[in-house]
This record gives sequence, C-alpha cells and structure tokens, in this order.
Amino acid sequence: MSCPFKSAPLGPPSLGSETSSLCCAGRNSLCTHNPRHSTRSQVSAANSRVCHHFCWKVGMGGRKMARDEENAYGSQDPDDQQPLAQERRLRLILAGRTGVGKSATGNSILGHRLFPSRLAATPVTRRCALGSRSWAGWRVEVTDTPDLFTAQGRHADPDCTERASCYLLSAPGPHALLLVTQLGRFTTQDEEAVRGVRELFGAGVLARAVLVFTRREDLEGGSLHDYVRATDNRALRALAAECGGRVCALDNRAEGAERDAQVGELLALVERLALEHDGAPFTDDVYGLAWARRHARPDDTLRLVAARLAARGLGRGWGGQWGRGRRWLEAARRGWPLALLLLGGALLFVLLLLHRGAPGPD
Ligand SMILES: Nc1nc2c(ncn2[C@@H]2O[C@H](COP(=O)(O)OP(=O)(O)OP(=O)(O)O)[C@@H](O)[C@H]2O)c(=O)[nH]1
Repeated sequence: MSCPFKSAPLGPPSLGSETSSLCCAGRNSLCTHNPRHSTRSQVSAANSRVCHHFCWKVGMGGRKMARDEENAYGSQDPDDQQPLAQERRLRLILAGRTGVGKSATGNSILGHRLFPSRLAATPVTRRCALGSRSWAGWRVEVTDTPDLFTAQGRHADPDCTERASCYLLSAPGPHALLLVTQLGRFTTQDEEAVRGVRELFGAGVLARAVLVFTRREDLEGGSLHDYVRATDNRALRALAAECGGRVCALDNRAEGAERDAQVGELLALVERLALEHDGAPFTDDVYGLAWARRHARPDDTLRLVAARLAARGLGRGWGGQWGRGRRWLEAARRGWPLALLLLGGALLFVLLLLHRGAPGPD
C-alpha cells in the first residue's frame, strides 16, 4: 500500500538494520509515519498532517499483535512487514521546554539528522513528528514534540489538536517519556513543562520518565549522578527522585562511536524500564480511546481525542475555563480544614474576649 500523496518514488530503499525515518515533520517530509512507507513514497507538499493520519489509519489495520510488538503503525501490507516483523517496539516521547535540545536528542537517538534542530529565539518545532530506527532487536519509535507543556505552548494549542496528535503518534502508549532538560539550567520553565506533562498524561507517567540532560560535554568527564546529588536545585533533585533516579546525559554534538555509546546508554535504560513493565506501554483513557478507534477515520479520531483532552480542562475556552474552575474548587476543597481551624480559633478568641469583658459575680 503506498501513500495517497505520493508524488514521486524515492530512490533506493532506505530500510536497513540501522535506518531511521521521519513522519510529518513538515511539508515535503517523507511519508514514513509508518517507517516502511519511506522506501516507496513521498508526501506531496499539500498536507503532512493528513498524511500522517492516513498512515496512522493504514497502520492500524487488522493484524493482532503480540504485546511487545503492538504499534499503531503496523502495516497490512505483507511486503512491508518483511524486514521488521520480528522487531519489538520501544516507543519514546520527547518532552520539555522549548530550546532544551529535544529534537537534537531525537536525532542522536535515531543516529541521523531528522528533526529540525537549531539555536533560535523562537520555537523551532511546530508539530509533533515521528522517527524510527532499529536498535538491538527493537524498533525504536521517537515522537518529537513542540512546546506542548508550558502555558505558552498550551496557548498555541487552544483546541488540543497538537496534543491529540502526540497521542495518536505514540499510540497505544509510550514505553518511556524522555524529559529533556539542559545540564546546569533547570529553570522554572522546566518545572512548568514537567507540570504540563503531569497535567496531560497524569502524574503516573513519571514512573515511565527518564530525565535526559543535554550538553553532557559540560560535565567535563564528571559523574552525572554526582551532579544530580550535589545540585542545590531542590526541584531538580526532587524530579530525579520522582523519575526513580533514571537520569542520562547526551552530548548531541558528538558523532560516530561516541554518540553511539551515549545513545546505547540511554536506550539500555529505556529497555530496562520497558522490561520492568513486561514490555507493556504506559497507557490512559485517552490512549484507550485512540487505540479503540484504530480502524475509524483518523481525522475523526483526532477530533474525538482532542475533544476528550479539552473536556479534561486542557484547552482554552469553555474547557479551559472549566478546568480552571475545577482546579479552584479542588483547591478550595483542600483548603477547607484550614479554614475551619482558623474560624474555630477566631470564635474561641472572641469568646475569650467576651468572657474577660463580662462583669464578675459581685
Ligand atoms: N553544545 C550542545 N548543544 C546542544 C546539545 N543539544 C542541543 N543543542 C543545541 O541546542 C539548540 C536547540 O536544540 P533543539 O534540538 O532545536 O531544541 P528543541 O528543544 O527541540 O527546541 P524547539 O524545537 O524550539 O522546542 C541547538 O542549537 C542544538 O544544537 C548538546 O548536547 N550540546
């Protein structure tokens, strides 16, 4: 099955044991939402979003998959399944504030410059995108994200479509969430991004998180664990603890064997994490919805998933107002015991005053 937006066949097939591919990072990107499509098809400049949803749909078809190879993008095309049928899946999501090196980290993992990554004053990544590669018998699928997690990012996604896209690209759920931050610069914006991650996926997702530091070169050979232990940034220490101590550092400027060794370290950590959960991915009701609708029209599913997220109070407008209202009510509910205590104290104080002011029996 080839991509409906095919404009010209690509050159020689690019699949191999260490290949990588990109889906829908932008116009004219390869139609490799399903990595296997990359060998034969190319997206027209028309609409990469539609393409990745199409690929998502064709990828859902039919075959019942074993737990460790389940994936939203498995193909019905028997030809397509040849080289990859035996590979188990490791799905990763890159998350973090803008500019920390998420895309560069994705490129290091894929061993190939696939996601746009550069120094810029404004966000470079605007859409979620998927790339994949083979590694040690696994098909590693990496979802790169724009800023979806800070207030500014959420503001740019008022109807939750981009966050829904992240869900669809990583369905039926990630095996690991890579929380990317910069060595030496864990800022309040990073904290905000972590809060956003919790808000989107639920606090339980941190049980699947790996804290990935970019700019490993700044360690100058020192130990990352020592750095995290010794930092006076309490929020960072707390986050590392919440992530179960799973921390890793990458120098995304490294190349060749040095890069492979660093990426090997990270993927070994991810592999261990996946195996600790018997290969089952993180999931929630939204992934459940996306997965249950894997045979339905992808655009409809995207809309439904976005609506589900908005109903949770993650969007702007009514959903956002509701979410803010709900949070306010929850805060008020949590504050009740304290308010009662204060009221009781004030009442006691007034009674005492009255008692002291009252004339004695004589
Ligand atoms: N020296 C060094 N630079 C890095 C490293 N990782 C990323 N960078 C640089 O940091 C800058 C931002 O990286 P990106 O990958 O675009 O960051 P991002 O988080 O994807 O940014 P947005 O797409 O804007 O959200 C680029 O200039 C990268 O080359 C690293 O490990 N070492």
